[in-house]
Amino acid sequence: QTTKKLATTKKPVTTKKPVTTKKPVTTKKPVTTKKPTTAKKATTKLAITSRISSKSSVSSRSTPINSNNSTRLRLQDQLSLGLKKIHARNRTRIPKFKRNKTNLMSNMRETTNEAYEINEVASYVIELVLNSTSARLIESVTIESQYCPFVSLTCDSTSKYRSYNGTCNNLNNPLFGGSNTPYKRVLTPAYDDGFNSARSKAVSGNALPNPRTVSLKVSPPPSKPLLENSVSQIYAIFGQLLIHDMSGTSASTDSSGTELDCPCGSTDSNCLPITWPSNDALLNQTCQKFARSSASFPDTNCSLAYREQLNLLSSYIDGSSIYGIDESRANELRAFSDGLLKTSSAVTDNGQTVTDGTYLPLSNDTCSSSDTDYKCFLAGEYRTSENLALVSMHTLFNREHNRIAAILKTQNPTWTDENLYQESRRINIAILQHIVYNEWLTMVVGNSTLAPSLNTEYYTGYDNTINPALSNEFSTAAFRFGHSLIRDKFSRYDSTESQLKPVNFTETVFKSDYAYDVKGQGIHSILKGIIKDNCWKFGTFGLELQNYLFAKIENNTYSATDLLATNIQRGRDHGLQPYTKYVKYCHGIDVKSYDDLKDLLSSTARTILQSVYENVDDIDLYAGGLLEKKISNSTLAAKTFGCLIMEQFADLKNGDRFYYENGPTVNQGAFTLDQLTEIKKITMAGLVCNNYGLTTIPKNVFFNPSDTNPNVDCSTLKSQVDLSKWTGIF
Ligand code: HEM
Ligand SMILES: [Ca+2]
Repeated sequence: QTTKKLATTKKPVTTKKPVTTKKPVTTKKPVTTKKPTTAKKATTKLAITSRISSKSSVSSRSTPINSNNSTRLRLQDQLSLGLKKIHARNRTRIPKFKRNKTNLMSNMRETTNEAYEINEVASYVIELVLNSTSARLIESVTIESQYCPFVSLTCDSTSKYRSYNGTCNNLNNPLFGGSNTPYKRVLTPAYDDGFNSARSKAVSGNALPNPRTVSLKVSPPPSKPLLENSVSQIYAIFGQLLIHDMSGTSASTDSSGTELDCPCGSTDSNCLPITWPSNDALLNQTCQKFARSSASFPDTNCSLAYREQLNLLSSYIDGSSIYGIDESRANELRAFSDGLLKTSSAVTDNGQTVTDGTYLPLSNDTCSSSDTDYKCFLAGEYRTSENLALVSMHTLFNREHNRIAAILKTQNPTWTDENLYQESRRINIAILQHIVYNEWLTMVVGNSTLAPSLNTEYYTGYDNTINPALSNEFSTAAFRFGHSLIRDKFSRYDSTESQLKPVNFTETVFKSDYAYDVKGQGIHSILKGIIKDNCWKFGTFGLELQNYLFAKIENNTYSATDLLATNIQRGRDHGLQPYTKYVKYCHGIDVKSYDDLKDLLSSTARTILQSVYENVDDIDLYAGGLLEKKISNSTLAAKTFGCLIMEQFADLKNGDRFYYENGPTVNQGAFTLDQLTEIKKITMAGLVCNNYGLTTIPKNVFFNPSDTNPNVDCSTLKSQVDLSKWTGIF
């Protein structure tokens, strides 16, 4: 029954809500991301209704209404004065961390100047609300909109190309899906105080179980590798590239823009370090540092229903991971000649050439564990060098861009660098979207409702009322399903297909050394490995991500990250509702007891959860979702994650004016039907063959070869997209 109820077309409650204060759209004006210099007139009411109606600690603050007008005015003055000060400081502050964007941080969380400012303003208002003696009075004051730190934009509705940061995609709501905007919610948050503080309490009022304890119960260390039957590791790594195109949550930082350190015992309200169980045999540390994500308003009008988190990236699948999330990074990656992207030449420290193909350009950061000086790779996104398999995916799209640009150049000798770059970018993004919707996504839940039509026709589903922002639940829980698919070791193969020594996953984390191992041509050997290797089994974590991630020795003390525990703690930090609420939302099941979950969770899974959570309504979304039965043997996620994921991808398709299948009535830069027909011929296997020197490849590269998925000759896939359809258009 539950299968039928998996409503992939159901929209999250927040999806269709248009923003209340529309920003004017003036056509034909150039896109500007500058803040308006004049103060906006409108003011925004503090909307704290959900906090007031929340059952929790609000009552302690909601003292009888003091309708004394002068008290209200004092509060309004206090608010305005505080915001004015922050505003003035930010206008004059030389941003400390307009850090040289080539300086990649060797960790996974970042912030930007914009996000920093939003956090400052939101945190100030949150403090004021928390310290207020009367919730009702707070309700009656307003944030003057010149102090609301979200940009206001005018858009060029005729622009043929996407902006880099995703703004102006939606012409009615130019900030929809743009970088530095808040996540949306499927369900209102379950913060302890209904407003700001992390979810930390069980139904009984006791503390929720320790995230590390939950982690080890949900996924006990396996004695041997647990692998998927037929899905290859490249499937998961492509998923990592994809999420790095859509989601990057801003972290709480110090004033230099560095993520808060948050050691054990930290009393900073933005720290939630995880105290480590004392008898942990695998990872012997006292705690895992943990900084809360930075604070935002839940919408770009600065209404303050609750603390929301902020997405630093454009949520659209728009190649932001390839091209950069803003114009300055985009320009840094361009060669400014013949439409090409910069590359590096894959030469070792001692001058040996690793491979004929090009590598990504290099950043200034060192990505090496030894005495070599290998640098991190540079692409559109700050986590590019997170692991070398991910680097191989970035390299794929960097090479594809340059391959397309070179062909377009020979066909169109008069095109400028800009023409060549933008057209190649547009085609490359379309290829990315086609692979996502045609091949990759259908495998998550085994359902092709969002797959593109392969006929010669345009898509007609664009709906400008959809907010394509990512849901917090998607980013913080459901799409992290991919973490469980990562292996402990990457196999590697040389050009004669002989196996080289496999590498432990964490040996490739922010380390480039193996990219310069001449044997097997560096990154090529890893790419071949992730095609041949199977994914780790959905629902279980490998030792590496659960115990050794980002391991380091600091002050003579070893510490590392358990990514499963992190995901649990992040869900609490963001105030995600417990698992059962999403079971109700997705499948309509009213969960009163563990038995009510039997369609979704095996009896073993229920026993595990029961052994760690006091009450069925305590279960964290990530823990419950990860333990669910898979939908089928050949799919990769289970029903509740699947429901949240499919809803998100529906919004990203239907709410993207530049979605590659859209026709000229939706955006003036649409592909012609001839061009679209060509793009729809691409497969991930063809893309890999075009850009890496392979001889054969499984027809569907995301699955292992089999009778129904034979190995095919790469030469037969190489000209899938006939670029001669792109001639003479300028
Ligand atoms: C290949 C190894 C991977 C590593 C080492 C890794 C590591 C991480 C880390 C450290 C975070 C931040 C966690 C936090 O502090 O909240 C994160 C976030 C995330 N990861 Fe991964 N990840 C990997 C692969 C994947 C894959 C394959 C997927 C999905 C298919 C995925 C999906 C996500 C999502 C959705 C987030 C949240 C993004 C954000 O909020 O910025 N990751 N990952
Ligand atoms: Ca994006």
